[in-house]
Amino acid sequence: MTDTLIFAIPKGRILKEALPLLARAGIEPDADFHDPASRALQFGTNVPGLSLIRVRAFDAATFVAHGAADFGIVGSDVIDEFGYEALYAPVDLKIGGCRLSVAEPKALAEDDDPRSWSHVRVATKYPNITSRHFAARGVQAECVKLNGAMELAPRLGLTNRIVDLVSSGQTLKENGLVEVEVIADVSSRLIVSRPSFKRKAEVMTDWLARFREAVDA
Ligand SMILES: Nc1ncnc2c1ncn2[C@@H]1O[C@H](COP(=O)(O)OP(=O)(O)OP(=O)(O)O)[C@@H](O)[C@H]1O
Ligand SMILES: O=P(O)(O)OC[C@H]1O[C@H](OP(=O)(O)OP(=O)(O)O)[C@H](O)[C@@H]1O
Repeated sequence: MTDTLIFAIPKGRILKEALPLLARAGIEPDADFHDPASRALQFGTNVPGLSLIRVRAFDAATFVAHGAADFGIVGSDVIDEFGYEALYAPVDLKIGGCRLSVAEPKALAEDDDPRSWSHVRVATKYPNITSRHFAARGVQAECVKLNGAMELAPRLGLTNRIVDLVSSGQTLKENGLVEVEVIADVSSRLIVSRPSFKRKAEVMTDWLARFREAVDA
């Protein structure tokens, strides 16, 4: 019997880079996946028994961690923020490269040293990573959770500082902010549900090999 498999793919900015990688691994979504008018959330593929779900980045990790999807793609930022034990992230896909950084207004940064902080208040989508990062050097982090547009927080007086993803630096620049500390380098990973991997070891081992080859191709 063929194992049925569900692959979770984030619908945001990773998607564009992930599709060529999926194609190199041998997975092509059905045409409705590319139809902007379609409201479907689960899609067939050219691989019998393999379907794709298109979900928000954080939710891709949740579906896989709970075994509702067998495997998928997410950023290492999301993996680190959740810290799900049931998630196994065996392949660095070398896409979605960026970094998670602390940033603050340019004027504040002119006379500031992050090493001197004992307390910091930040707006972020990553309260767990942020708290862990600062706690490791004895700094208490007060995190205000936002889901996007973190860069607005200093200007509007919500927090002086932010912890957010940076790649080109354009978003920080356009909002008068500068990076003062890098917390982590980020790239997208293939994630696998440990329970699924145990149940479907043969077919999933084969997929891991295909993804490793697709990364190197
Ligand atoms: N500027 C960036 N450059 C490269 N990769 C990024 C960048 N921003 C985010 N990423 C990666 O893409 C992932 C998804 O980010 P994206 O911005 O598409 O999601 P989002 O829109 O914030 O999430 P959601 O769909 O939940 O609203 C992040 O978890 C990160 O790994
Ligand atoms: O350094 P840059 O190249 O400017 O990229 C950084 C921006 O990219 C991400 O946001 P995204 O565009 O994904 O939107 P979001 O606010 O929905 O997270 C991140 O949250 C920054 O805002």
